[in-house]
Amino acid sequence: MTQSVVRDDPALAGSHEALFSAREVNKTFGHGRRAVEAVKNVSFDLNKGQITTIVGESGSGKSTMARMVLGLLPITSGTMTFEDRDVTKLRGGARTAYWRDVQAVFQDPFSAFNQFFTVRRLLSRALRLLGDAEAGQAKMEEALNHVGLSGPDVLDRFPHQLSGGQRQRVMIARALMMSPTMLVADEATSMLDASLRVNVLNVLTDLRDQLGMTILFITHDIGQACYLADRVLVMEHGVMVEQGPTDKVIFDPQHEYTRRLLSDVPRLHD
Ligand SMILES: Nc1ncnc2c1ncn2[C@@H]1O[C@H](COP(=O)(O)OP(=O)(O)OP(=O)(O)O)[C@@H](O)[C@H]1O
Repeated sequence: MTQSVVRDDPALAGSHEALFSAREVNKTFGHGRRAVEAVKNVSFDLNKGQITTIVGESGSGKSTMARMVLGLLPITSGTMTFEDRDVTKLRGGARTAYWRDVQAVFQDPFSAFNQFFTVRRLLSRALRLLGDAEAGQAKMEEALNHVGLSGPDVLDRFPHQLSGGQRQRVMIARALMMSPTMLVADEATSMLDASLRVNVLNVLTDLRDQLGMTILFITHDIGQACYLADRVLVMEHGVMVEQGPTDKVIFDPQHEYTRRLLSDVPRLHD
């Protein structure tokens, strides 16, 4: 079995408060000989006001883990808590309440958008879901400001009048209107080119710094993980092989899989 390395300094343990905790979480798809163990005995914390990234290659179980954190996929075994409440098996109203606290931004800012909707219409629908249509324009503009899309004309644009990075920032603004405590971004930048990607990553660090947002960022790219994260969790074949503060993981990786991922990003060692 693959060794799991936890890099936290015991002297610092407890200096950050966990908002979300997963303990010994497993996910198996299918049964018998066709069973796929996508996530194996994974434990980690998401600390308040920090950006944590899960990094790993395709098929390592990152998205499965993200969907379980979001309550979109039942776990096979283990426990998950949010603000010390058990969120392992949420249903009905409790699940809806959880989805206000925990918002998601996914990979594809193109398909998430109805091409015939203006930004105003997209965001108004989100406000209606909140039962908060009254707050209207002011709330939409506030959310757009947070993602660096100011100016009233943005509200009247259609998707094709926005760049990919702008569309992704609109999706982040939409999530922000719910006033979440935590944001889960699953490969939210992987369809963007390099300059737009940095732009969206900077929006996420601003949300952490200005709003104290807790963010879980999922990526296959350890370069992005290092650029953004306070803590890095590395997954290989469903196992969390290494986790710890970003500096420790990138400058002194203990697991050979982490070293291999890092060797693909030569710039980091310059
Ligand atoms: N609904 C499902 N049914 C069966 N197997 C699944 C299902 N979803 C995921 N898997 C399997 O679980 C494993 C982990 O998949 P997952 O999508 O979580 O990986 P990932 O690291 O997010 O990869 P990628 O970056 O390619 O999305 C893979 O072997 C995948 O084939």
